[in-house]
Amino acid sequence: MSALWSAPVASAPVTATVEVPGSKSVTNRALVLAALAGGPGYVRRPLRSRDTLLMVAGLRSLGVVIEDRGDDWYVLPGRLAGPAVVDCGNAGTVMRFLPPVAALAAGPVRFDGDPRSYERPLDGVINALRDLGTRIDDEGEARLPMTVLGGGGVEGGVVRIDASSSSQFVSALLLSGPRFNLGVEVRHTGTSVPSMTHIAMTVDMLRAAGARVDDGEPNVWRVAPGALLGRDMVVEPDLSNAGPFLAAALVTGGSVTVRDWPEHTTQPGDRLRSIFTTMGGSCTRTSAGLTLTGGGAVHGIEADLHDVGELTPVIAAVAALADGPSRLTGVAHLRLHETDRLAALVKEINDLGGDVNEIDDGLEIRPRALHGGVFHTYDDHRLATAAAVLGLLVPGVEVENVATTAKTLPDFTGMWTRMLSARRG
Ligand SMILES: O=C(O)C1=C[C@@H](OP(=O)(O)O)[C@@H](O)[C@H](O)C1
Ligand SMILES: C=C(OP(=O)(O)O)C(=O)O
Repeated sequence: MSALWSAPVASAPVTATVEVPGSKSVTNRALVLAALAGGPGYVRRPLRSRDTLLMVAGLRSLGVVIEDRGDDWYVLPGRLAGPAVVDCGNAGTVMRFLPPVAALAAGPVRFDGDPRSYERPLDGVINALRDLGTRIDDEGEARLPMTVLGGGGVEGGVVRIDASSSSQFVSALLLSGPRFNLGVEVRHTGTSVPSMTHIAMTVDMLRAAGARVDDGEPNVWRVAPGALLGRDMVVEPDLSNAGPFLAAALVTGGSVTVRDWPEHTTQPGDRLRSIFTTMGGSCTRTSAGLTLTGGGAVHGIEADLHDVGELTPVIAAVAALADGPSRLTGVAHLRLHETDRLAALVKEINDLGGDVNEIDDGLEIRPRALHGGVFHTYDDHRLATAAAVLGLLVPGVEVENVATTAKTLPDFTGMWTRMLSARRG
């Protein structure tokens, strides 16, 4: 078993100000858009974590120049070409966003990743690219590993996909769409698309890069062909990764300020303001950032998290510490994330004495006195950070492989420890 990290207990209400690094989702979109642009650009204050460094490496292998310039990345688009190999790790954004870029390249591009990446759905992207004329060798499996045999361009046009297992299928096709000869029209045909906030992020960022996008019709997105602008893209703090820090204030009755909380954002983490308010906290915005203050009591919640699924683990952790039951719905697709998040949360919280069960599309959580024990993380960064929240109130929580937080937040334990010592300082 990998090393255990003893999650620190909060012996007093947590009072701290934290600076959360950049958003994974914004950084990886900014990199793709910059790589496809007509001229050089900068990604300012990017997140540097496993998922974003995999994106950088993947784009470099396709011929894009990306240089470190102080805190920023300078991106010089080049002629996209194979042969190349892209390691996707377990990054949904890399395994979904880069195949359409590879389809634009001339030459074979091999995609591989962690064992879990073989189980994550990719059919929406593979089938769409095939329908648009790109050859893909996936041995009939519609998943990783696979080779995209790009012909140096994509004709584009109308494509029908079922994106009910991941919004990233839609985002992937839209991000490369301006470079397809006819642009792209993506029509979703299945049950509802999860994580719609992330599609809104894609649309906003495409428009900011000069693309013409029509998202006026439900479940249909049109991107016109045209050049993308090389420009400065400033990355917002990762509001989903702010979740555990805000949760620390909520469950300990303390007060945590997250610096530079954007006033307008498409990040799902912005929903934490209302969710954690319903659960007993209160939020204020000042020039210092967003402050969440715990109200002493933590309440259960009934919440449909379909649009903001990646917040589920941290909300489940808070719910397990609440004074009443919770029901989190709309998140069946979490079974196909970094791990089966529903099964993992049930097993690990219950192993600490909790009372959680799976329903068709989510979790029911009845708070119960918890005890210490090993909390397994299944290579899932958000399981690890959720465990840290539980550990604030439950002595003896030992988090297995906390290093998995490097997927999106490499210094998580350092930040957590500093947050806890700030209240004493
Ligand atoms: O596009 C993105 O940046 C993301 C979209 C969502 O994926 P799903 O639609 O697969 O849930 C989200 O859960 C993931 O963390 C990031
Ligand atoms: C689902 C997630 O990641 P990915 O981008 O790998 O899908 C996540 O970060 O919660």
